Amino acid sequence: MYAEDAALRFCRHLPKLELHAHLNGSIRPETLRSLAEAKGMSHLLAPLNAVAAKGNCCSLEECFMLFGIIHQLTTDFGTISAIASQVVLDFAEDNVVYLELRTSPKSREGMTKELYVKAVLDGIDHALGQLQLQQQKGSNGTVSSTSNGTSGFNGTSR
Ligand SMILES: CNc1ncnc2c1ncn2[C@@H]1O[C@H](COP(=O)(O)O)[C@@H](O)[C@H]1O
Repeated sequence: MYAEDAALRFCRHLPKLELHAHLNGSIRPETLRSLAEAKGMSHLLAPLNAVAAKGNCCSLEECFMLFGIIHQLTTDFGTISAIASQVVLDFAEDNVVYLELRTSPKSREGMTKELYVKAVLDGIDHALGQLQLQQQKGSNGTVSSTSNGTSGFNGTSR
């Protein structure tokens, strides 16, 4: 157990390049559950919980079944923007220093493909702003004079 924890900490701390992360495949399970509750779609909780309970052992079919649910939950600008922000922050937390986040723009009622892209960019901007603030604040809360403010991912670590 201890060795596993140490290995996990070591892997988390390693600087990483993520070359192909799907936005919709990177959403936290608890975020999906919160969205289902907030949107009054509690019938989606059972399948979400069933897959989450299996951890990393669910089948490919079960994993891909989730995307149908995810697409029902990610239909508005605010949700897509918040998810994009959270995903970027989660990768930064894992010390991903370079991230290629991909997603297919989807048009739905009240959401054009252009708005979808804007929502994703809005979320990424928000996350980069947060990371920049974290960088500027030292561990004691002081502002660092060395930050150039452009690479929000550099230097993020646990
Ligand atoms: C390890 N993660 C993954 N592996 C394989 N396929 C994935 C995936 N995450 C998502 N998809 C597939 O790509 C479609 C578009 O999602 P994005 O708009 O790009 O986020 C999803 O509907 C799913 O079919």
